[in-house]
Amino acid sequence: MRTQTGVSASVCLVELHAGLIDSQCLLGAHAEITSVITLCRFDVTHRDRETGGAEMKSCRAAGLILLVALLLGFLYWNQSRAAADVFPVSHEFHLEAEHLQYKQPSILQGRNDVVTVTPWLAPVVWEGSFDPVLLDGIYRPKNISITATVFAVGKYIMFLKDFLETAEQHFFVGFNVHVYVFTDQPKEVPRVQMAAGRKLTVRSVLDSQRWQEISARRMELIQTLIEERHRNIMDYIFCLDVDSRFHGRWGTESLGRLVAVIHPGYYKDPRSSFPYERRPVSRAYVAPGEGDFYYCGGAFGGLLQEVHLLARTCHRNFKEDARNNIEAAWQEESHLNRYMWVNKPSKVLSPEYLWQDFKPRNPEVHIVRFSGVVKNYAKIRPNV
Ligand SMILES: CC(=O)N[C@H]1[C@@H](OP(=O)(O)OP(=O)(O)OC[C@H]2O[C@@H](n3ccc(=O)[nH]c3=O)[C@H](O)[C@@H]2O)O[C@H](CO)[C@H](O)[C@@H]1O
Ligand SMILES: [Mn+2]
Repeated sequence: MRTQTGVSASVCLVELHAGLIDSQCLLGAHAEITSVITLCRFDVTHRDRETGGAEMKSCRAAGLILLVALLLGFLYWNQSRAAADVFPVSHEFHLEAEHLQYKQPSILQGRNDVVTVTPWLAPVVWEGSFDPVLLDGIYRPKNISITATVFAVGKYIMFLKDFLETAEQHFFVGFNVHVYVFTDQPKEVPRVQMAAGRKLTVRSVLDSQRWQEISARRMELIQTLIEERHRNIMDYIFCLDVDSRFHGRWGTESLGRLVAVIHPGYYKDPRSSFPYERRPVSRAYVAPGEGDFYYCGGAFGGLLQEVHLLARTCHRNFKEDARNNIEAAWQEESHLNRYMWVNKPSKVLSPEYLWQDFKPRNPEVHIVRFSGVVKNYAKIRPNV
């Protein structure tokens, strides 16, 4: 009986540490430990009668008290550690300066030509829907770091210079940024002057005969990258297409647990015409009448552990499809769309965050922050 009690108390603690249960369970664990103490006490008195030794009695009692004290000490230590994980100190809300000046917020005035919140109450970020001064003031004291991944394999290396140079001008300016470049030509990576707090790491990857594979393999490499890094709860990552340039601010307003970008080509269309994977046999399948938005494969992000889960899931599903001889219509973009349908993003970025240079700007798009360059697919891809 003692063993059962001990086990369920520690299972409870393990779950709490993993953030799976609430404080009720911890109270339960306390109650169970208390019953362990009671049982110990019972054992001491029971054995006393058998031996009759007063010395033995006090010795055993002291031993048991020590054991219980150790147990309680461990419980307390584990509890505070678990609590620290659930509510990390760095999550406390405080402004950079106590007297930060910014425009008074209003719930009556704002953008009225676009929707700025999803039906599951995630913000949709449009220019004019946020205050950059306020947001930077909130995030700067947290000392966050932002990782960006970009793949430049084969001829796509030609896009890297512009990507990196414009990122210096617009992507999380003034924050800690770590860009990971994955390429098959490390020597061709251009030297770009980076500001203090920003760095670049080059990783070698193999080229491939198929662009679909290069594109889809990104999920696996992103998964591995996150596994190798220290998983700090306050670290964010964005995974971006290289054939693009920054044109305007992309900063703290884009931060969230799980972040998706609405594709510029489909945001006015009915969901029935979204290019989701429509074959039920694929793990990327989205049924008719389902799906919220059509999201880009060229930009997504969020907290490290959330993006890790996303990349791992998309990679697994992609491999499972391959075993069944099927490749989703838009490779990892299809898997990403399936994932975001099931796991709603906590923040959605408007098409300002991934426009396409060949598209004229629509009136609701007040600023283009990041945009895909015009490219000749036949010339740059290894296959058609
Ligand atoms: C803007 C946007 O949402 N783009 C997505 C879209 O087409 P895209 O036409 O934008 O795909 P793409 O040709 O840019 O390929 C995606 C990315 O893979 C890398 N790459 C690709 C080929 C190659 O030979 N070398 C190389 O490095 C590179 O980082 C590139 O940016 O659909 C693709 C489906 O697979 C991806 O989901 C893209 O992210
Ligand atoms: Mn692209």
